[in-house]
Amino acid sequence: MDAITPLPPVSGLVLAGGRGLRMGGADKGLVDFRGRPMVASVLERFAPQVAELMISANRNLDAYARFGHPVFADDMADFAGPLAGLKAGLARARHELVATVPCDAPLLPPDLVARLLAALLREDAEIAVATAGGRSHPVFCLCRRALLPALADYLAAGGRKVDAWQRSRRRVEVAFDDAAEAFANLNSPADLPPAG
Ligand SMILES: Nc1nc2c(ncn2[C@@H]2O[C@H](COP(=O)(O)OP(=O)(O)OP(=O)(O)O)[C@@H](O)[C@H]2O)c(=O)[nH]1
Ligand SMILES: [Mg+2]
Repeated sequence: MDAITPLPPVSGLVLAGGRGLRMGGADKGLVDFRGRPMVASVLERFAPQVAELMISANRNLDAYARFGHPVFADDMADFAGPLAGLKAGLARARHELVATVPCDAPLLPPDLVARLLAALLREDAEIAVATAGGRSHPVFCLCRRALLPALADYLAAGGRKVDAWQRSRRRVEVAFDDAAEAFANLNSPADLPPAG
């Protein structure tokens, strides 16, 4: 029988700091999805998977704070992208491992963190990233808090691309081909289910 090793706790970061341009400039996490702000569905699915929750937002911080978790803005100007949110999250996380999800994927896999964590530990990787159907989903990732200085350097040098930064690190892919629809994200009004 295998020895049982306790799993390390994971901090959860919901990335909700984007411009939402394809959604007409709306704050996507607060857009209605099945009668509630979209981020409510994301938090509900993500909360049981992590030991703490944080929300990265750049607008309407008070509205996000009503969900009862710490909310903070990027410490970089002008919507530098998801990596700016990750940088702020790594700086605040209580635990050594940080999982991220976007605020606009309300069907995210209920076993996302467990599977990313198993792969990261098995491969001794720095980052675990979800893939489905041959596509990577870089904002669904688990990464080590110790990457903060390297990420800060990448951003300071003008780097913005999540996938490119992750590929520059020791990275493992985790296939969710059985759950590809769970990564559906709602970018524009046409992606939203009809109201009612
Ligand atoms: N903290 C933070 N999060 C961001 C930033 N840009 C995007 N995000 C988040 O990263 C995730 C993926 O980004 P997108 O799906 O492109 O969302 P978006 O940038 O708001 O939408 P578009 O403007 O239409 O591209 C979403 O959850 C965004 O909220 C940013 O500058 N800072
Ligand atoms: Mg964007």
